[in-house]
Amino acid sequence: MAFRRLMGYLKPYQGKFWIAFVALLIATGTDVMIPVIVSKFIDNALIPRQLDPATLWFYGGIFLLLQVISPSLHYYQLISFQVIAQWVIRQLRMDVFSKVQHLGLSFFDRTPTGSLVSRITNDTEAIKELYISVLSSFLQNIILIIGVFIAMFALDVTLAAYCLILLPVFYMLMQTYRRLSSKVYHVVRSKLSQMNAKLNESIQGMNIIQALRQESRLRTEFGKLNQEHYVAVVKNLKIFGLLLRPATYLISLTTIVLVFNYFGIQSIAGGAVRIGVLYGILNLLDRIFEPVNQMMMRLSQMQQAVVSAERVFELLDQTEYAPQKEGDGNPVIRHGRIEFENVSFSYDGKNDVLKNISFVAEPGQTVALVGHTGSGKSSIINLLMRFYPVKRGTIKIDGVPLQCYSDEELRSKMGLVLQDPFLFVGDVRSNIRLHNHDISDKKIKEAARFVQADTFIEKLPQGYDEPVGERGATFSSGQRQLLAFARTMAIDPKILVLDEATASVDTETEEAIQTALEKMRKGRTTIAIAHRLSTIQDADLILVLHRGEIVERGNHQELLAKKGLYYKMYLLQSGAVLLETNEQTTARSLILNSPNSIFGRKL
Ligand SMILES: Nc1ncnc2c1ncn2[C@@H]1O[C@H](COP(=O)(O)OP(=O)(O)OP(=O)(O)O)[C@@H](O)[C@H]1O
Repeated sequence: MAFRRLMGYLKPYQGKFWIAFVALLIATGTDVMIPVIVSKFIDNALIPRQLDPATLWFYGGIFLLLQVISPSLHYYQLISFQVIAQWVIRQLRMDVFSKVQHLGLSFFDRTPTGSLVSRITNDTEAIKELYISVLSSFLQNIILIIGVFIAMFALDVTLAAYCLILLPVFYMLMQTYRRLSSKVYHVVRSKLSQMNAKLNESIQGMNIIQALRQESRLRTEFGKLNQEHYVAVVKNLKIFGLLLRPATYLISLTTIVLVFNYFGIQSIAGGAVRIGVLYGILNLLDRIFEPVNQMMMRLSQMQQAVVSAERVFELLDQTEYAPQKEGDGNPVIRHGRIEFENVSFSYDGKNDVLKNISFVAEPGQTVALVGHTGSGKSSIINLLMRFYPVKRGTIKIDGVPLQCYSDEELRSKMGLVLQDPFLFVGDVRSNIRLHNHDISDKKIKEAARFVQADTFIEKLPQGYDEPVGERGATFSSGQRQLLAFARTMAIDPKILVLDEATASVDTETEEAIQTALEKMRKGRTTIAIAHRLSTIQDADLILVLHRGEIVERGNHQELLAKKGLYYKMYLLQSGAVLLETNEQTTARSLILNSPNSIFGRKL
C-alpha cells in the first residue's frame, strides 16, 4: 500500500524515469553480452585456432565497444535514478511540512515534537533509500538476472533450464530475511523516533533540567532507549550476516559443482565439452550471485523505507486540521464586539474544561479573566483565537459566528500576546514585521515607539538589525514582551488578546510594559488573562473562573464588595505585596506554601 503510494510520487518524472530505464536495459544487455562474446570467441576462434586478423578485429572490436557502452550507460542510469529520488523526497518533505502547518493544535498536544521532526527528516531520508534501492538496485539487479538467464539459454538451453531452480531458492531466501527483519526494523525506527523526542525534550528544557538536577535521570532514560536501539540493530545485523553471504555462498558452490557434473556427464556420454560454453555459463552464474547479495543488502533498507513511508503517510493522512472558515460570506471585523454564548469545551472529548461560559465584551472594553491555575483562562483564549473548534455554544465577533471569518481576517484583526512570546530567528525588524510587506520600516519604528520598545532597541549594537537567535534566547523576558507588543501594534488589531506575563522583570521594564499595555488597550476590545490583580483594576468586566465556570463577574469594586473568591485572591495578593516589602524571602515561601495560594489548586 505504502509502496504503491510511493511509486505514485514518480508520476511527474515519468519521462526521465523511462529514459533512465531504457539506459539500464541497454547497459545490462551489454553486461551479459560480454561473457557470451568471450565464450563464442573461445569456441569459434580460439579452440579451432582461427585467429586471422578479421576474426580478432571482430571479437576484439565488439568486446571493446561493450566495455565502453556498459559503464557509460550505468553511470547515466545511476545518476538519473538518484536525481529522481531526490526530487521525489524534496516534494514529499514539502508535503509533510505543509501538512504539519495546517494541523490543529490538538494534534500537537498529542504528538511529541521530536517524533515529528524525525518524520520530516529521518523518515523521508529513509524513503529516499527506497527509491534508490528499488529504482536503481532492484530494477538493475532483476534485469541483470533476467539478462543472465537469456544469455545462458543462448549458450545451453538444458543447463539454463536446470538453473531456473535457483529463482525460487533466491525468492525463499529473501522472503525469510524479510519476515525476520521486518519486526526488528519496526523496533529500530520507533526507538530512533523516541530518542529524537527525548533529545528534543532535553534540549528545550535544559535550564529546568540543570536547575532541578534531572541530568542523570534523563541520561538514564536516553541510555535505555539507545541500548534498545543498539540491541535491535545488532539483532538485524545477525539475521543479515547469517542469511546473506553464507547462504548465497553455499548455493553458489552447490551450483558450480552441479554445473561441472553436468559437463562431466556430457563428456562421459561421449559429447565434446565446449570449453567456451563452460566458461560462459560459469561467468554468467557468477554474475547472478552478486545481484542477489546486493538485493538482500538493500532489502533491509527497503524494509526501513516502507516502515518510514507508513509513518510519513500516517502523518499526511491526518485530518485533524486547525479549524477553518465555514460558509461563503467574507465578513469583516469592524467594531470588535466579542460575545460568548454558553460555550462549553473539552480537549479530550470527556472532561469539560469550560462549562457554559457566557459574556460580552463591548467594542473598546477590557475583559479580564482571573482564576487559579487550571481554571480555564487560557482555554477561553484558545477558543477565541480559533485554535480549537467550538462545538458547544457560540462565539461571535460583531454578531457573526467565529467560524464564518477567514483566517486572514481573524489574524489581522486580533493581536495575541502570550506570556512567553516566541521570537523567530532573524533580526529585531523581521520579528516585528513578520514578513508582512504592508508594514513599512517607518511603521515598525512607530510601533516600537508606541510600546516604548524603541529605547532598548536603539541601545542594541545593531539596533533594528540586531540578530535574534532561536526563540530569542539572547533577549530578556521583558524585552521579548516588548518586542511582541511592537509586533502586535504593527498590525494595529481591533481586538487584543493578552496573556499577562508572570515572569518577573526589573521595575523599569515592568513600568514600560504596563504603560505599553495601557496604551495598547485604548480603543481596542481586550481580553486579558491577569495573574496580578493590581494590573486589571480598571477593567470593565472581570470574570472569575473556577474549574471551568464563571463563578463571579463584575468590576473591581463590585467584586470586592461581594467578598467572594476575587476578594480572597485580592487580599492574598495585596498581602503578598505587603509582606514582600518587609521580608521578601519568607513572604514568598509563605505564599507559595499557603493552602489558599493562587499558585496552588485550592483557594
Ligand atoms: N492542550 C490541552 N490538552 C488537554 N488538556 C488541556 C490542554 N490545555 C489545558 N488543558 C486542561 O484544561 C484545563 C484548563 O487549563 P487552562 O490552561 O485553560 O487553565 P488556565 O486557567 O489558563 O491555567 P494557567 O493560569 O495555569 O495558565 C486544565 O485542567 C488543563 O489541564
